[in-house]
Amino acid sequence: MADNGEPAPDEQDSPAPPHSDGNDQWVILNPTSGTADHVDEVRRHADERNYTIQETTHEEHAVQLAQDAAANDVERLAVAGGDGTLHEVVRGLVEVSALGAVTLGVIPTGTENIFATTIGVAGIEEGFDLLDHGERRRIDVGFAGEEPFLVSCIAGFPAEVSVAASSDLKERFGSLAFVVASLQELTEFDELHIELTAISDDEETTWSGEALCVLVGNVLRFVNRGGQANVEDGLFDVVLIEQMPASDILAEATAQRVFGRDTEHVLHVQANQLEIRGLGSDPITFSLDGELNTHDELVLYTEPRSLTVCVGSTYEYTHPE
Ligand SMILES: Nc1ncnc2c1ncn2[C@@H]1O[C@H](COP(=O)(O)OP(=O)(O)OP(=O)(O)O)[C@@H](O)[C@H]1O
Repeated sequence: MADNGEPAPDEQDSPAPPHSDGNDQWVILNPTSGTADHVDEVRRHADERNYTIQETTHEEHAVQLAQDAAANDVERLAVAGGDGTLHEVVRGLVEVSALGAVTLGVIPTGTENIFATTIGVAGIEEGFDLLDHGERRRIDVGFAGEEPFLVSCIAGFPAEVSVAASSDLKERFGSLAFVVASLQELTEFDELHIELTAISDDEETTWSGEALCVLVGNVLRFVNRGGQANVEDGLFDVVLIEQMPASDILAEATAQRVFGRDTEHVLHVQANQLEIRGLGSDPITFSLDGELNTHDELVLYTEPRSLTVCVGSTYEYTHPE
């Protein structure tokens, strides 16, 4: 909550409209996300609260449904799915310049639900309750070129490696757990040959060389114990992990985890703009909230506090200046 205990200027008290006819509140429902056993429960809550239900029938359908919601002046937009569905909805809204037109509510029914978990939304009913009575916050949205992302942009690991390493690994190695996990999973791995420029208001950091990966967190912080980043400061949390022997990775992961200190091969900066340029012959694979793209170079920036979302009680922010 606010560090000075005062309500933020954009904090809205918005109880449910008493008799919504359902036209102004929709739920976009991905019936296939997660274990795919959530449809009845989501429909029940949506019917009780008079939401119009829009069920996806194929991949990328949520992009179109989000645009339909904007065209129909929907004010409350619930998204029942995981991070992929959410990513599609935000992409759809951006494509029709409607990011600022809706209040987004997350109904976590995906596999990992990293975004929902990070902003403190734990279950289906809670997601709907927060839309009715919860706190609204305007959060930063990340952009990689033209494409928005909420959680993270990761360069350097192939598709099969998930950001969400097993909880056991996370417990042991903290933020770098997924690097450790990745290296255990991969038989073949091409490091990144890149130049990176990170720009913040008062500083510019340039790095070039061989890296294992670059992790750019919007809601997520990768260093130390990880967890939620400040999503209202207009800054990315950027971690570049240099190429190093596997044994050093374990040592550095442990040092970061146990002592919470910076280590030799891990560059950690905050930036509101980032340029990543490949110096090798192959394009770089980027994962935006789990969606894969390739680019030779990419500029990342934030649009500060451009999306209103319903957050849970564990969501933390520092009061904007
Ligand atoms: N009706 C559908 N049939 C098949 N695929 C769909 C359908 N609706 C959406 N999808 C696709 O389902 C994919 C996975 O969705 P999503 O990421 O939300 O769930 P998840 O992978 O279980 O969760 P998480 O990303 O949180 O781990 C998305 O890429 C989306 O395009």
